[in-house]
Amino acid sequence: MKISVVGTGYVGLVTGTCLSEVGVEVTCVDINTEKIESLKKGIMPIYEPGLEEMVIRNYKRQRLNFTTDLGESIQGAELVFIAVGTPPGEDGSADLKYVLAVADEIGRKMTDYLVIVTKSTVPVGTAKKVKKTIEDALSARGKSIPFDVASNPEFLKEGAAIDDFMKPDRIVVGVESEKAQEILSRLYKPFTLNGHPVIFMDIPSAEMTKYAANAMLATRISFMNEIANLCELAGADVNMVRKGIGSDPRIGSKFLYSGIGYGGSCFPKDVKALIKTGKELGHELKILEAVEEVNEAQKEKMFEKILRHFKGEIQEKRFAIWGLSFKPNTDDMREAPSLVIIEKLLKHGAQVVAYDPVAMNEAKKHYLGDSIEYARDEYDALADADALVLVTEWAVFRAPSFKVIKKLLKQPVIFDGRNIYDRKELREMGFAYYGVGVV
Ligand SMILES: NC(=O)c1ccc[n+]([C@@H]2O[C@H](COP(=O)([O-])OP(=O)(O)OC[C@H]3O[C@@H](n4cnc5c(N)ncnc54)[C@H](O)[C@@H]3O)[C@@H](O)[C@H]2O)c1
Ligand SMILES: O=c1ccn([C@@H]2O[C@H](COP(=O)(O)OP(=O)(O)O[C@H]3O[C@H](CO)[C@@H](O)[C@H](O)[C@H]3O)[C@@H](O)[C@H]2O)c(=O)[nH]1
Repeated sequence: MKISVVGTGYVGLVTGTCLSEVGVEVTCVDINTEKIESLKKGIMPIYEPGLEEMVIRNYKRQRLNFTTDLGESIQGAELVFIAVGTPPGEDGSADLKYVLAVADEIGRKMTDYLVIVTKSTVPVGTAKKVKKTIEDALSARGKSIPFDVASNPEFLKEGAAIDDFMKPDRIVVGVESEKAQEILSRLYKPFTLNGHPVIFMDIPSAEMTKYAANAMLATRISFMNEIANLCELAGADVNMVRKGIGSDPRIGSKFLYSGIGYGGSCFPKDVKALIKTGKELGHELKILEAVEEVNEAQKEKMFEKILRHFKGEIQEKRFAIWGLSFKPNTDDMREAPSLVIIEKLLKHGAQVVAYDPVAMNEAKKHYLGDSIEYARDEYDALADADALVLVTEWAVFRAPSFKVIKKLLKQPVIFDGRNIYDRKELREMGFAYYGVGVV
């Protein structure tokens, strides 16, 4: 089977690579020439564990190709995925300009039947717009080539993308023709052999499923952050509460970790986009408005603890930040909570020195990137710092030598944004310790 994947970012590159791994002939397309040329040389545009080996292996086998020429990529293909970005517009709605530009190009270049599948996260009704855009482009050419549209939202998590794609819990596909369903069944058969289903449904339901999934997960996180804040006031320990409620199978133990607010390229933008869809349809999504509000406030909570500890006097104090990416195992800095903490520290005249195992290059591209120092390793960041602020729970930060930390810091103070340290042990060692949802 031959397919084309348009957009070679996190989703497009992982999708194309994993499909080529099971034997599909894949061409990945991007308008970014530099990205495509680098990929041909085996240089990855993103950090994603396991991706590089898989790309190189399948490129060598010629089952995975890279091009900037969309027209060439769809020659002889049965299916094309649209996997370009859908960033938030000014009003919070998903900006569809990249998706529709690709649809238009497909309409201008297709020569045979194709299933056009949106893999990007797009609001309900987008497949209809994609269909209309392709029809318009075909009619401008005076052509009538049959095609189907479908929706196949992606649920991979950054940092675990290969595993999530290769071993999906489920694959959601919205279709409106038997032919499209047959082609997508055939494409995904290798991923269903261990019992994980492809759930076929109508297209609007598939489009909505993606937003509902992310909104539900974001809601759990904001809910737990609220409970954590209450625990601090009530003298309870949110870690215990999490275990206590997570063992109820109706609740489940995943995505119940309180911290410094959710970030990344998906939850913040998708919650906003769903709120906007609600507004457009005359329905106020009150829960999601609260989810967002709680998240924004949560990103500032650790900074407030820092200010309180130093009695508001942080000017010229030096803070060591461990972790910059929005979560471990990725270099993605989009909506990273680290940026909020760093910005606040800098605004109050503090100095910041950061260490991240992977994301420092990405951080340097950010507008705050020049305003901070970067350390060689996690201990180097601590020299002469007044406190350690743990922001991203990378494995390398999980069991450090607290003796060394104590020696290096000017004052033994730890702000643990992810509750990964044992506060009792640290306090016994003489540290001032601040976590989330614990006193
Ligand atoms: N990042 C994730 O973890 C994730 C997971 C699930 C779903 N999604 C959704 O998938 C979509 C893509 O996200 P991403 O993080 O992969 O984005 P990304 O920004 O990493 O990649 C998008 C790519 O599309 C390319 N592109 C833009 N216009 C193009 C065009 N006309 N032709 C060819 N290429 C073009 C860009 O150059 C870029 O390389 C979004 O809708 C996102 O919400 C993302
Ligand atoms: O218990 C938890 C779990 C996560 N987070 C935070 O939530 C954010 C998102 O984490 P995660 O979901 O692991 O990463 P993403 O790569 O953004 O993946 C989400 O967004 C993707 C894009 O839509 C979806 O495909 C995935 O299913 C969905 O999990 C990060 O800031 C995490 O630190 C918490 O604070 N507490």
